[in-house]
Amino acid sequence: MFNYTCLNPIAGVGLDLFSDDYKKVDDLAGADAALVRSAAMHDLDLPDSLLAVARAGAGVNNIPLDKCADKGIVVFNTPGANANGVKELVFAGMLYASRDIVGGIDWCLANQNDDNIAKTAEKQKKNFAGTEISGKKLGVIGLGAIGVLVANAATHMGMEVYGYDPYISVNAAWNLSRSVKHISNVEDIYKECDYITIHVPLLDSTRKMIDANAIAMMKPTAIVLNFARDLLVDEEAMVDALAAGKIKKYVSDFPNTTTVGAKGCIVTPHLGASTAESEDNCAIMAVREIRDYMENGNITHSVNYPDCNMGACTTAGRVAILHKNVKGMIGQYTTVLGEADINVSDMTNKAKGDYAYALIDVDSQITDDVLKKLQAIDDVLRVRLVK
Ligand SMILES: NC(=O)C1=CN([C@@H]2O[C@H](COP(=O)(O)OP(=O)(O)OC[C@H]3O[C@@H](n4cnc5c(N)ncnc54)[C@H](O)[C@@H]3O)[C@@H](O)[C@H]2O)C=CC1
Ligand SMILES: O=C(O)C(=O)COP(=O)(O)O
Repeated sequence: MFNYTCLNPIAGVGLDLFSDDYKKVDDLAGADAALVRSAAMHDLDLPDSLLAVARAGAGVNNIPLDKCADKGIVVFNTPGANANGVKELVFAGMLYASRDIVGGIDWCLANQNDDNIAKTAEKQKKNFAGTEISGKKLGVIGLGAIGVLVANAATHMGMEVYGYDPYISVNAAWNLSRSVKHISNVEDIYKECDYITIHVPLLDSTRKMIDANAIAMMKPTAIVLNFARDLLVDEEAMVDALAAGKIKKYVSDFPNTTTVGAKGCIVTPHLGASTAESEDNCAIMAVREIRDYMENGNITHSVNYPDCNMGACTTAGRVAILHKNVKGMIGQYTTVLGEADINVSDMTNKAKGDYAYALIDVDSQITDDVLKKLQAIDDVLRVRLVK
């Protein structure tokens, strides 16, 4: 029996995939698994019971990844599951920034009691006119799940698309339209594009990536879209540039006191992934990842441990060991098992950065004593008897 908790509301179609062996609990304390969206986990006490956290979404900057790894907690996310939801809102953002759609709607509401509104509107509409996106240059920074969808769709909207991602995955590169122009110096995007959209994760290396220097290179007509994270942009510099007319608009999905209400800012309340489809996709993927990890020890789409899959265990037992990525670990495990007269029938060990994971299938029952000996080995973070 496993206990799971939801730190944010998670779509029922996903939670329904938990079998009767899973019980939903209210508190993190005592939970084996946690599902989360954007709730901040950095200051939470992580109980010893917690084996896995699944972020039903992409960004994991709300989760203390290293702290989790050190405690033997595997953190998952759901790559691509909400990408289309974000892509569609990016286009809405481009259109809102190009034509005064909001101003026009507000005008209609303000004039709803005017019996002559149809006629007045024809006179007033010039105040809300704008420009088209077709034929304009779009720079996409970050060509992952979302960036590729945005870039490809923009080519179909008649845009000239520039793409920048020095770490692009092979899969993303395969999916990218060949009409997208490969940019190797991001400054070319800042200098030349009419629309600039950023789709990178928030990391130490990307924090304030769009800084005052980058903004200073942009055209006075440039429109910047940020559906990734507010901290990727030096928003003080952005607001100053907008006020001085040095760029045209900043569209952000992350409200804060710097941008909301500032001249030239169009801000939405983190709506990118808030569609029924994205919420369902994320919840389904997150629950599947948790179940496979709990029941089989398999790891898929982890952000702090390596992916590792040995299918379902068909032997007498399976032990899972989360450990530091240092030499000599496997030899110590097989020595402990050998001394206990336990034969290893299959095993795998995978590493990712400072952390590693071993799955070991054995031909006879593993006793508590053997588990204790494995746990006592230096640099072992967690030992779990999966079967
Ligand atoms: N507004 C919203 O509701 C949502 C926001 N997001 C945000 O969007 C981000 C991206 O999401 P996905 O595309 O799904 O992630 P992803 O992991 O598929 O793609 C991220 C891409 O950024 C690239 N990248 C990393 N550092 C870079 C750098 N310095 N310069 C250029 N490219 C760089 C990576 O190589 C990767 O291709 C998430 O990390 C999250 O912060 C994601 C989903 C919903
Ligand atoms: O997946 C992401 O990174 C998001 O920003 C979406 O966040 P949410 O699940 O809507 O709280």
